[in-house]
Amino acid sequence: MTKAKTPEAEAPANDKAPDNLIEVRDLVSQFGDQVIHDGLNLDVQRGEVLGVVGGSGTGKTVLLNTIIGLKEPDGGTIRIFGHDTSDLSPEQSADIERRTGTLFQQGALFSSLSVLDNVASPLVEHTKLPRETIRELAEMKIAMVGLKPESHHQKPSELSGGMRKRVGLARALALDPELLFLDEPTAGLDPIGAAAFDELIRTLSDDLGLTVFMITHDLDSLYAICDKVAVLADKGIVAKATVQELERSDHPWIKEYFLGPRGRAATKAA
Ligand SMILES: Nc1ncnc2c1ncn2[C@@H]1O[C@H](COP(=O)(O)OP(=O)(O)OP(=O)(O)O)[C@@H](O)[C@H]1O
Repeated sequence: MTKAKTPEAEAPANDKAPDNLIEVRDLVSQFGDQVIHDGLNLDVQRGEVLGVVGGSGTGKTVLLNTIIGLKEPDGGTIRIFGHDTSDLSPEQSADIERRTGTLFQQGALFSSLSVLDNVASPLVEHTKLPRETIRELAEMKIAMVGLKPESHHQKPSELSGGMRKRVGLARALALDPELLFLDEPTAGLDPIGAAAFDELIRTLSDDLGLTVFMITHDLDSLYAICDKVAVLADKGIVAKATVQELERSDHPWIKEYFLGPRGRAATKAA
């Protein structure tokens, strides 16, 4: 008798990998009595750069943290690379960690480590590569995000905000992820630095075929680099569409966001 296939055995091979790298279904998130998400649904397709917007406190970071496993869902399911995150084997968890990179809002760099050692840290943790190879790979990632070799031995405290973001990005890219999570990557950067960072993310996503989940308040970033924008409001995703489609939405928050003074300025600049 043929042995029944486990769901894992049926997992598609790479060339037939699922189109949705992330599938969130009926997600409920809460802290005590405070309900943040109530029946939230979202798909993130392979290769898309998705902007995630919403008013302050609507739960964008909580959503990111729940998708990457830092917070357990209080209801619903999350699938990432086709794996249900509530039922992961240690191997699947390690696989997901290797295939994703995250740039946290505050950069989350190790303050006592040099730039080179910060970028090398995921390679040290997740691979058995020789030290010299790890150093070379880290140097490549640092160059990829536009930092000069002089930065290698600097500590995060010696860098500008924009440079720290680039180091965080280089570290998020260290393991050649397919899926990149960015939490407000341009927050705190001046407009020129923010535009340069946007361009870097778009170039990397085009060149490396990355799928990007990016939380942002920055309208310019939405116009400059996002294929689609997901809007978080009323405890769920109320729309996922292109910025041009969202400009025509009747939802009050979306209208205010895209057609208010800041929205109009970003439209003109795009
Ligand atoms: N660890 C926690 N314990 C209790 N409440 C929390 C915790 N983390 C987040 N919250 C609450 O969840 C809500 C959503 O927070 P979250 O940080 O996801 O919002 P956000 O949409 O990312 O906001 P912002 O745009 O201001 O960064 C907030 O009311 C916040 O106070």
